[in-house]
Amino acid sequence: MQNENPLRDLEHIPAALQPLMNALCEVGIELSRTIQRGPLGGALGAEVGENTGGDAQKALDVMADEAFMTRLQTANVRWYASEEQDVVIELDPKGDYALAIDPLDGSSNIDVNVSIGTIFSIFEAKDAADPSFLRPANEQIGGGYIIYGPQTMLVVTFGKGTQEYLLDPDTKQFVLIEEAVQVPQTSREFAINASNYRHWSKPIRAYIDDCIAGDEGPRARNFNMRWVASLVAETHRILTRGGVFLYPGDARKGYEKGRLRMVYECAPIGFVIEQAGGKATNAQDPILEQTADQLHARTPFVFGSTEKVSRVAAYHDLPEQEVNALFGNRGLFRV
Ligand SMILES: O=P(O)(O)OC[C@H]1O[C@](O)(COP(=O)(O)O)[C@@H](O)[C@@H]1O
Ligand SMILES: [Mg+2]
Ligand SMILES: [Mg+2]
Repeated sequence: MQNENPLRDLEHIPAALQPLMNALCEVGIELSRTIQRGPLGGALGAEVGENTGGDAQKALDVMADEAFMTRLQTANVRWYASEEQDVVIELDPKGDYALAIDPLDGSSNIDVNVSIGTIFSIFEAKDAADPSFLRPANEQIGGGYIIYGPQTMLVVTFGKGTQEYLLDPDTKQFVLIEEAVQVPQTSREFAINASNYRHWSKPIRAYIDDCIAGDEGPRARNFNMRWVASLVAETHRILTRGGVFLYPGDARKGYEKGRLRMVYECAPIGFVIEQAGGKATNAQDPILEQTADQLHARTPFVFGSTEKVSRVAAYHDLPEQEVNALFGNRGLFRV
């Protein structure tokens, strides 16, 4: 039985967006249960097709997409843009909002019992489908994610700070637990898929080389590395503990702009992070100032504690001989 009020505490949710948020939470609660039951509910991680981005679609990707699309038909949403759909779908011609969604983020972790999530971005709807989404990310009026982990949580911003809600498994309601999440500014953690090292640009290699060099390098201190391969889980760790996440563009075919998608991954995560006092860029410039040129466009993405994200950008401004220098000889960033 579905709870009438999936969101118990509504004071931070703009009234006009409450039907939409309730709908997202309702589906999030159902998905959380499906994920908890895992193989008891079927082969959730089985490959069932391929999406426009060329990624394999897992059974749970498709189930999640269908569940959100169906429920959002009666939630004042005009345009629905999903990672799992080729084009924007019109749900309710009278709807006021445009919703972009990554219905299931971290698909490679479905079968391994590691945190996965749903990421969403909300704009005011325009009269046409694509222009409702292909606009500067700072025009978002809401953005956030649901993380399905040991706990299920909703983390969301409407431009007035970032709020965190915990799904109470007893009442099946999201309960406000933090009204102004802040990204810790001191941390010694970085997150990057290091198997791509040989494909990275020189500034990214130099930045990571200097982290790995630890107290023997120009940074003169040791760092730790994490890589969950679920963007929601990395975001949640950084909101809790600080640090920096990088998915840069690299030299692999199709990865010139990295892997992550602007409209339904980077824009909303960037909004959440900036509203929590952190910083989000495309490695150099603010992500919220960027505009996707197509629905499934990718972008390099770097976010986390402000000073760390700024430092990554600064490595892109280093003179050539500094970037090329072995870390031991890189003078500019020596502490
Ligand atoms: O496997 P890689 O290249 O490390 O990429 C991991 C990244 O891909 C993603 O899984 C992409 O999202 P989807 O699972 O929604 O396609 C991110 O969650 C994660 O940060
Ligand atoms: Mg994703
Ligand atoms: Mg996905």
